[in-house]
Amino acid sequence: MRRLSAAERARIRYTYEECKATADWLLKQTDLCPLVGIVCGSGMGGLADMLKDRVVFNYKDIPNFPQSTVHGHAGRLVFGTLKGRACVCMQGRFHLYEGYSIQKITLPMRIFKLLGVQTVMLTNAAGGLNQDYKVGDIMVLKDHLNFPGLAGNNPLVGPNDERFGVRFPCMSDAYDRELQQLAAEVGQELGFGDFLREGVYSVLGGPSFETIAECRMLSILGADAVGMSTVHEVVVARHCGMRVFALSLITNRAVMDYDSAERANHEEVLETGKLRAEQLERLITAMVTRLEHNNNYV
Ligand SMILES: O=P(O)(O)O[C@@H]1C[C@H](O)[C@@H](CO)O1
Ligand code: HPA
Repeated sequence: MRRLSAAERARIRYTYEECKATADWLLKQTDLCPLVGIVCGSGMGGLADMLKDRVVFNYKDIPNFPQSTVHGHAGRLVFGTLKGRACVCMQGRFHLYEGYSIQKITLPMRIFKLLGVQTVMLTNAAGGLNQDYKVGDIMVLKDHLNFPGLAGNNPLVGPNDERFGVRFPCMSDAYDRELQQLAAEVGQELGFGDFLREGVYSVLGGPSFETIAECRMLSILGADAVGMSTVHEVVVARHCGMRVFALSLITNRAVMDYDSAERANHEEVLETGKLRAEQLERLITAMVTRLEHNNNYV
């Protein structure tokens, strides 16, 4: 096991050269040049198992990579093919509440970019705020509310390296509209119309789940779902010019009512992930296959 020094653990950000060294280290050990990068949300790590011809790296062995500390996030980077298309999949992501800097939890997006990834597909588990949503619904993200970012904790804070992207990236087109459309088309074809939604994801720092007043506030502000990830990755992925598609699996209903006996808990989140695993796999696989057939999508 790679031992991290205290100084290495405390590192906030990595330079372009260090990111490049990590990407080159990975590329030296696989013949695959992935165009698609996938991130598995809580309890959705099974998505990585759909890849064929796999080359698997434990995060602890990858230079500069943080390590997963959350149950339901295995901590492996999996290269492989999906219907013949080379992909790389994070079987486990990093969250702010794990104590890493926001720059560190988003480092994998820069590694994706330097590996040659053009399209990032992010998944997460989220609480449903929209009263029409049911547990098990899949929400395609059309926008986000970035609460840590609004409070100054944005992964792009600090010196900007133009080799990654511009100082002031636009976020009004963060979620690729063609990919949202593709998800809707593929979802209809697969018969997922009844549980496929489109909405706004709000990110909070966690790890405590939200209070009732917080959920009511988020709903009033226009959020359809609440979670603790994804948005930081989206900001960094867009900064370095990758196309972004993201979806939330609604694993629980946010508690909005003082009379409710419901209590958010991580076990329910992981269980719902398992229940929808197969449909998620089919949706992502079909989308990736369609990317392959239409050059406009990559
Ligand atoms: O990685 P994601 O966003 O899927 O994980 C969610 C948010 C928390 O990490 C956890 C709460 O159960 O699931
Ligand atoms: N709140 C925040 N994050 C979550 C939730 C939730 O209700 N469910 C899954 N991740």
